[in-house]
Amino acid sequence: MSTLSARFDGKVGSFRLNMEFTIPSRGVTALFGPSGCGKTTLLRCIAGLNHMPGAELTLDGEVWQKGRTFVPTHKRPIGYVFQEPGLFPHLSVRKNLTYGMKRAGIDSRDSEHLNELTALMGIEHLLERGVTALSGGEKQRVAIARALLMRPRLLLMDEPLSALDQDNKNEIMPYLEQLHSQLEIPVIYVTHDRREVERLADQLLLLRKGELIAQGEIGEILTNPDLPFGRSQDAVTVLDGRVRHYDARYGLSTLQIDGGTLEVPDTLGPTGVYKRLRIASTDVSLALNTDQPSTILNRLPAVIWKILPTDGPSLNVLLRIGNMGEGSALLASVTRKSVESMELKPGQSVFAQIKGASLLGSSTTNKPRKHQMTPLIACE
Ligand SMILES: Nc1ncnc2c1ncn2[C@@H]1O[C@H](COP(=O)(O)OP(=O)(O)OP(=O)(O)O)[C@@H](O)[C@H]1O
Repeated sequence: MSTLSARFDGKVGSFRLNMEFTIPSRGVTALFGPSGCGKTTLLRCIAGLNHMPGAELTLDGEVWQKGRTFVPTHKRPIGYVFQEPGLFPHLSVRKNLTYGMKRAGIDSRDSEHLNELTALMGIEHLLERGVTALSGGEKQRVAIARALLMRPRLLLMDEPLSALDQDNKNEIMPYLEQLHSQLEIPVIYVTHDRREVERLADQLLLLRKGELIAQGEIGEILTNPDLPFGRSQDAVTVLDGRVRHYDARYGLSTLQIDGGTLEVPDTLGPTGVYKRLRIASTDVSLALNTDQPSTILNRLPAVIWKILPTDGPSLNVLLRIGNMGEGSALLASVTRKSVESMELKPGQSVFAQIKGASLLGSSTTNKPRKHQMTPLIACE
């Protein structure tokens, strides 16, 4: 299992990068931040395409850069997927795939490996086609398979969806969603699209002006009261839930989340797997009791942790699910008038009424790591 540790403190041209981080041995780590914050520069430094003197980089203890050591790009076991797929237009899909294998000294007759990856990316039926006849999404799936055929120990993806239209993005997304559960290597995924982060990332590195301003599990970062996500009018909570039960009569799956259970409309799927849920803060309302019947299925006990101003007219109430607030964080968008009339305050027990919890995509996610609990202490 390979863990990437990096320390970059220096300049690439006139642009300064200053950050230190470690990313876990598997799962998708998104590099997220506004245009020009240094995402691509960082990725290129990790790949060895940019050489920043003084930087340190190791993969699973193997030094790629430190002091005088600088392992050149072609000797780093990485797969790199760019915005443009960069396939050879005169070759078939199969030849595009095996060409790279041969160059890397990998036996291109290793059909088992080829079959595995073409199945993972859903391109088996395209192997004999010329690449010019493929859709943008299909081309990018070929490019990902080509990168993985090299048996990389680290996969770098630089905005792989940015050149695609919405239809092609929708088509490729389920294949990308498999990456965190199927690959046993770390994936670093550059994007400035929050929806991609919500669907694909396990961890997030948040960049601004060449610096790392936050790092953590996706669920934690999106609800962190000190970061812009949690204070946004269109804030979102992402939860990974374990499927416990499927009720065929109503077409509802019961998912176990940290601190409670949720029922969501879903198709029949295996129990025990983890699925990712997206809950918009505007789909969560608060009640002081559950005396009245409601059409809202999901009414969970929760404790108010903080009440946050937003960039809009409403407030975001940051909750912890569970009678004692022992579960996951959840954001609810509430008007100032309701906060005043219900006298909502930190530490108070409430019920979170979740109107819409949508499953993100079709695939399963990794078992989430238990979030570090922040105690319910003196809140503002
Ligand atoms: N070789 C270089 N020499 C000088 N400046 C550079 C070099 N490469 C990148 N830059 C500058 O560094 C900054 C960071 O660029 P970078 O492409 O890494 O940002 P980004 O976050 O990936 O942006 P985007 O989301 O728009 O792709 C920019 O101001 C860019 O102009």
